[in-house]
Amino acid sequence: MDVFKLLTRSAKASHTTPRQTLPSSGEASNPQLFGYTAEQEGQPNLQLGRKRKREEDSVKEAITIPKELDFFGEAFHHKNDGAQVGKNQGSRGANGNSQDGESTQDKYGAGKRMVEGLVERLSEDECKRVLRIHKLKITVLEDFHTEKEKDLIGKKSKKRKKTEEKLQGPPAKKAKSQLYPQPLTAFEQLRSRYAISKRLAENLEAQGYTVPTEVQLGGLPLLLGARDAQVGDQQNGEGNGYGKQGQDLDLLAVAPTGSGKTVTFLVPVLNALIGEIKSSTREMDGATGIGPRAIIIAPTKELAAQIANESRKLTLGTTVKTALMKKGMEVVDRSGEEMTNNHAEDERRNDTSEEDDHSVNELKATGSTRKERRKRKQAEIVKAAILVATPLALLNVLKKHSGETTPLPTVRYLILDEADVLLDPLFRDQTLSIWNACTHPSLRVSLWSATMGSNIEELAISTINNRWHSLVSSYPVPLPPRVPLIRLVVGLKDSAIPNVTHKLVYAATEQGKLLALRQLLHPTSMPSIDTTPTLRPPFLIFTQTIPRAMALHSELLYDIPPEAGGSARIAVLHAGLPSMARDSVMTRFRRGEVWVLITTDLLARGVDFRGLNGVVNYDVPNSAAAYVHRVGRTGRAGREGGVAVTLYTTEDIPYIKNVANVIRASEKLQGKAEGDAKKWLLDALPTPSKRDRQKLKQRGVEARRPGKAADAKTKARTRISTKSGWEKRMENNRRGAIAGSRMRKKVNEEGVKGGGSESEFEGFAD
Ligand SMILES: Nc1ncnc2c1ncn2[C@@H]1O[C@H](COP(=O)(O)OP(=O)(O)OP(=O)(O)O)[C@@H](O)[C@H]1O
Repeated sequence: MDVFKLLTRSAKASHTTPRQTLPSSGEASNPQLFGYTAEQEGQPNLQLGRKRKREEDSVKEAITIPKELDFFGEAFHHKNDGAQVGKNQGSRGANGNSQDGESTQDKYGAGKRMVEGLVERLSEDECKRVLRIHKLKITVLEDFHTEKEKDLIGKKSKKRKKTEEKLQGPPAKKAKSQLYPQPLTAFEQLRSRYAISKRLAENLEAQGYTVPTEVQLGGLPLLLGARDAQVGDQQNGEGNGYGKQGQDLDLLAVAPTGSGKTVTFLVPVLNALIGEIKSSTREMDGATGIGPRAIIIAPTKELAAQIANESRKLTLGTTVKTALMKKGMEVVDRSGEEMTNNHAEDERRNDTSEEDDHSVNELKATGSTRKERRKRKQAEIVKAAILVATPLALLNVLKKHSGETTPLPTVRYLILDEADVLLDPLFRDQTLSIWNACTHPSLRVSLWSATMGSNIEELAISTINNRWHSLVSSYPVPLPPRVPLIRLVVGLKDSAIPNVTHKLVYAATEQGKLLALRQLLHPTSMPSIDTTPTLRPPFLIFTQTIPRAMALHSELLYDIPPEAGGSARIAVLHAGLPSMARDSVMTRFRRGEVWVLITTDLLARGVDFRGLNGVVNYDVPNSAAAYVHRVGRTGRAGREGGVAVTLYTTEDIPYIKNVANVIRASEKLQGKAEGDAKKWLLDALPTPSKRDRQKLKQRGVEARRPGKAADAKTKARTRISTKSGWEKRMENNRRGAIAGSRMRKKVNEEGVKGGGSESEFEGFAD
């Protein structure tokens, strides 16, 4: 025993508190966010237990799935039903470190599953149980089969409907069917159960993926197809002849930030394309020529680049290529068009295509300028099977020639990442134009986000319907049967991840916010006194607008001492910067050269910085969803120790309750009785009206908007600066004096040169 430690009263002794675990400190042990420990299971008094009871009841009431929707095969229905469920449940923390396939499967009840050849299956009860403990809910959102049948039967007349209603009462609300696919409990099963490409499986392993996250646990089995490897061999090639394997459904997936949605949507598409290219089955109904097979749309350039990078990592060593949409690229083969439009030009190109050197000379000889040659070279057709793009970049290319959107007949998979923002008014028209341009009759669509309003679901359903009706009227041959739209939800919809500590700080004024931020940059509190985790670099700071991000950057530029790297450690990133500068900041931040990155909502969605320790909302986010996405930049893949600080002033009080509610919900998920969103605070804060919320979403906090709208007083109040009024006045005076002195000097010089003129003002006569 260290006597000195017992006796000493110095501050040093109090620093022996355990070190804070940080996202930047290393790899996460368990990427899963949900699941319960065996101990928790045995405590019926816990809220968890009550919830389970309710869920069990709802499972009992589960609706029998119509045969055509039972994609997961009959196998688990008739054998081993009612098998006793294993006791050792998957858990976050306690059991989380088990990484090898065998032990991961064991936690779902060893010996209770049936083995059919090489493919192991869980009984239906086990499936339900595993999905439930991981908070996965999979429902049939829309069964277009029945829609079609309804169309065939013909619509009942209004009068007949009314009389039927009178006799039988109003029709009961149709309950949604719930699905329980075989969960994927280890990445190894992708090979044993779904026979995915060996190379793809190796690349996944090389990325360190072993334990699937919740969205992967439910989403991959859904998208990789109903049939396992054995049954699949017999099924492939049969059926409608359009979709040969895998994704036989459209999907709407809502899963927490950082939960691995990218891998979930990439793996099934990559696997299908690898198989297709390998067997060189290039014939596609309605599709001619070359063009992308899959299109992934993301709202920002940064996110699109990240997805393309992830896709390239997973297809390493395969023939599937990924292209990131860039200026000057051509998506569809327009060689035919060009031949008619610019026959002479094409002729010249053909003449000179024999040998490179020769062709250059020929071009020179025929008077083709360097600019023309460069343009031709740039307008290369995307030959890659996968194209990742932002909506505007892609649509610009599609509309470049005629102003009309050129169809994309080769596209069979359309993925909308951050679908709620892509279908928000800002991007809606662009996204829908691209969606409708994908004319392949077996197009499979999937929409992904951590937040999704019911309006997005409705929009997805109506778009699928409208697209179908226009295809039916224009397609020369009968179309294949429609596939259902499935919804997969992980955890509580529209909530922040439970592994982040939230802090809601009232700073009263803009100056107060700057002071609070400086305290975060230079923490002075001792861990033993202040038990809340401190924010450590690297972290992100979000502001409402680009001018505010720039102002904050110049204010904080010299806050990091030179011995720690000085101003190079702090950077700003926003949409106003040129593309090259944006790329460079992203690279420096990822490399750890930049510690503090000030940005706007440009980086709020999708961007993955694995070791990010925290997020500061310098300006409050403009919606609850924006808060969820901003704070979701930390705590990725289940990493613990992330901190999210939100500073608010008097101007924000009318809107802050949205954020406080999200924080409260997240704290409840963490099991905290009362955290930073105290009950008294929630009770005291005003509830913003729907109109206020809409206005905030569109415009942000009005006082912080640039432009003439705000009066001088408001502008002064919301300016980002720590200078006092007196200091500013002194500075102004000094600036005025310098300008005056310069002016006088200039006037004197001109006077000397010109010798003065009569028209010049020479003062008032006495
Ligand atoms: N099974 C896994 N095991 C460990 N890490 C994983 C796993 N799946 C994904 N990851 C990692 O988790 C991080 C977050 O993944 P991803 O960017 O796909 O999240 P997301 O769900 O798309 O988040 P967001 O909603 O913010 O877009 C990535 O660094 C990814 O490599």
